[in-house]
Amino acid sequence: MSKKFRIAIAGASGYAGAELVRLAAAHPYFDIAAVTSEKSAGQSVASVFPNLTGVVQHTFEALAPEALAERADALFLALPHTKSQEPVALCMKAGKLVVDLSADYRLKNVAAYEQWYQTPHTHPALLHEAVYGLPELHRSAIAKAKLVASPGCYPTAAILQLAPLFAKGLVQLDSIVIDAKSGISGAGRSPALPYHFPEAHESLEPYKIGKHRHIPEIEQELSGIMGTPGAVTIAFTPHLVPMNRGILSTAYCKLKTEIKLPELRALYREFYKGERFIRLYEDIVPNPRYIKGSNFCDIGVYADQRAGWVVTVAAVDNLVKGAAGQAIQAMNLMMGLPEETGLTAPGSYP
Ligand SMILES: NC(=O)C1=CN([C@@H]2O[C@H](COP(=O)(O)OP(=O)(O)OC[C@H]3O[C@@H](n4cnc5c(N)ncnc54)[C@H](OP(=O)(O)O)[C@@H]3O)[C@@H](O)[C@H]2O)C=CC1
Ligand SMILES: CC(=O)N[C@@H](CCC(=O)OP(=O)(O)O)C(=O)O
Repeated sequence: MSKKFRIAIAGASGYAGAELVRLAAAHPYFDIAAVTSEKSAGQSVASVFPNLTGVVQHTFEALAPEALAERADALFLALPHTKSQEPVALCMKAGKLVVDLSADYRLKNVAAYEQWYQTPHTHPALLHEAVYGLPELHRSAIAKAKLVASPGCYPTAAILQLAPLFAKGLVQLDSIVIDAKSGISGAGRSPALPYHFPEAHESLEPYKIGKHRHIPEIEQELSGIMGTPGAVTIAFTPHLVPMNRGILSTAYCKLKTEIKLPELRALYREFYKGERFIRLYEDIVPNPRYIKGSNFCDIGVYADQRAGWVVTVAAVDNLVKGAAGQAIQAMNLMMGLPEETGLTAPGSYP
């Protein structure tokens, strides 16, 4: 039996952080050493998240990265974008394993980060140390990493649903359209007008068309799969849907040569052979209802043969495979644990 690792979760009062607490509490090799919140410092976790009553006894504390790092072997940071740069650097300096859930270390190109996030990067050298935390694509690098930048929720679905086609170089690069829908927890726990019940309920809102900050992340990874940085340009439209959690991503592309559907599906089966968290569908179409609360990414490959498009559909829970679950999957690898440790529960239904 492995030893237990002391873990700390910064930003544990947010949706991604609270999901980390929920999953970490049931992880056989994690001891939660500390959880942070600025606004709820001094309050018990259970008083903020009653679902965790009797599960964790911790009290939130304000984030002091160096002191936090002293008390933990490994840290998860679930802070807003741009707020993670410095805490990550301090935890790295303390020699700890770090999984950062923000976008601060995802983009390898510092100029791209500064352009899309409209803020300077104060630790650009660490961008090259950070491994993009998608285990299905970067497993061996994650296992050796000290710093993992956990992927965004939309990119998780989009990259995984397209990766097998890019790995074979099959896609016409001027034909990639990704149309994705997210539940509202994707926007975090801070209230704002678009997420107010009368605004979001019975609504379906496209936003940031062609301008979303996940565009460079998806393009970076799909280009990387091809081994040609900068090769891929996507058209990406996210939508806000009135669900608490879940992402459904539908991606369209044209292939350089016609490939029949059975052959395409065989290609996906081969690419994802043995992957614990990828489920491939044929007769059923992925739906966020099937993966709620689980670490699965469900993928289906279909073809609009009349019009000549390949259509792939992927579903993830934005807070699990899109955030906390994937972060734990990466941390398991970094700790030398079986990748699926603590993550095997199926979703709830309905
Ligand atoms: N929600 C999602 O579906 C996903 C989120 N992520 C990423 O995870 C991170 C967290 O997201 P999410 O949980 O949605 O966001 P929330 O807004 O729900 O939570 C943010 C957390 O960070 C804390 N925080 C805010 N500002 C600071 C600061 N300056 N210093 C220290 N702590 C701070 C908040 O504490 P408090 O307000 O209590 O003081 C809270 O605990 C983000 O980078 C996000 O992009 C990644 C994938 C999916
Ligand atoms: C619905 C919603 O607002 N979603 C967020 C993305 C969610 C997210 O998790 O962002 P990261 O994955 O980069 O951390 C958005 O569009 O900005």
